[in-house]
Amino acid sequence: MTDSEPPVPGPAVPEPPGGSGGSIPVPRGRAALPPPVVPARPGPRVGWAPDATTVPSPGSQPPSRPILDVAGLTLRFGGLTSLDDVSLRQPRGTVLAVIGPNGAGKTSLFNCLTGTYKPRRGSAHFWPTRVPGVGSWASPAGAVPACAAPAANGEAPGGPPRPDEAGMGRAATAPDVARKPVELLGRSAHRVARLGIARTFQNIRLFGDLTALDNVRVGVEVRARVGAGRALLPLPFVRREARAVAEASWELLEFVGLADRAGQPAASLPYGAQRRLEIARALGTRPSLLLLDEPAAGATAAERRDLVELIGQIRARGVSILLIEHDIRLVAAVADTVLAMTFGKVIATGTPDEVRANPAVVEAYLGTAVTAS
Ligand SMILES: Nc1ncnc2c1ncn2[C@@H]1O[C@H](COP(=O)(O)OP(=O)(O)OP(=O)(O)O)[C@@H](O)[C@H]1O
Repeated sequence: MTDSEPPVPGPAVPEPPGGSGGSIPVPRGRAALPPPVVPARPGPRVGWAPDATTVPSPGSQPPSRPILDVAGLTLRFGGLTSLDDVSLRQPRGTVLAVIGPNGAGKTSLFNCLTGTYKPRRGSAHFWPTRVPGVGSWASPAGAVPACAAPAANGEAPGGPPRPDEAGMGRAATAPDVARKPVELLGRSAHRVARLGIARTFQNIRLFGDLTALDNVRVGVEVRARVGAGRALLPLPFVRREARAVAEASWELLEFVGLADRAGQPAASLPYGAQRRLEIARALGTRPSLLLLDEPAAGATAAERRDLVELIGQIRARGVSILLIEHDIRLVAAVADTVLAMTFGKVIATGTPDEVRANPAVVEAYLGTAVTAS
């Protein structure tokens, strides 16, 4: 018997059929599909190209107001305590890495924050950014545009914040961060996504039969204000919305370096490309907080280098990142702060070097993973 509620099925974006926890479903016994029809890229384009020169190094920005404040999070499954009084505070615009051996509780933490698990105790306060529907995800959803330095007090530049979720759909010309936080715990996965939190999964979950472009479109449409019914109406604002969705989807594919694969079924892409596509789909929901669950799992050395660069570019657009990762070198390259867990407890928090040198952390890893230089 468990004293937590059963997991709520479904991530922030719709899951592929049978996609829970597995890799991409490959159609069996089916004749070869005709090549997917990829709509022409609309123009003019919204976007911008990734620019490595805008990528700040971890820790290069002054500490800012928090985006996430978790206190006393406790999750139990019957006699097993998966999370034991876990607390953390993440400044806005930073990368916080969660490390720990298998079974430490890292994914359980993500599942609590995103509405999949219902913890027994604790709180998780999140300061949303008002996001104006579909559009370029780079700004203003990301709180701090790449070219704008945060104010001395850490405030994102922009107008007065609105804590209410209802106000999130209104147009804004500048980042607009809530003064008061909202409680994440107890919200459904869909509501958490609407607040501006997106995630990827340890086991890739893409729509394998859909093209790369359509996978991203699924994420972008989470923000669309035109519902499925009205989408068929030949109204000007419906056409504008459809165009904005297409533009944002192309922009994201380009951002993750997959624009030339837009028309390919997701299942046909190499593993590293699938991971990037999953990140693009998550970014399509225009999150201000992105949760990445072991994004480097199974990646080659070259893909890991690309991932370090991509995470830096996402961070440079003002998106805060909560990262679960076993590759301590990757963590050291991207994270401002590291939180180490074992057996559901936080055992250390600090810079990558501080945590790597912490005796409790070294013991938890039996002196192997974290001492690798
Ligand atoms: N739905 C569930 N039902 C029962 N036990 C669960 C459930 N989810 C997680 N657990 C247990 O909670 C503990 C923490 O699991 P979790 O997946 O959060 O660890 P983790 O640190 O993410 O591990 P890994 O690095 O292997 O993914 C484990 O003992 C796991 O078996």
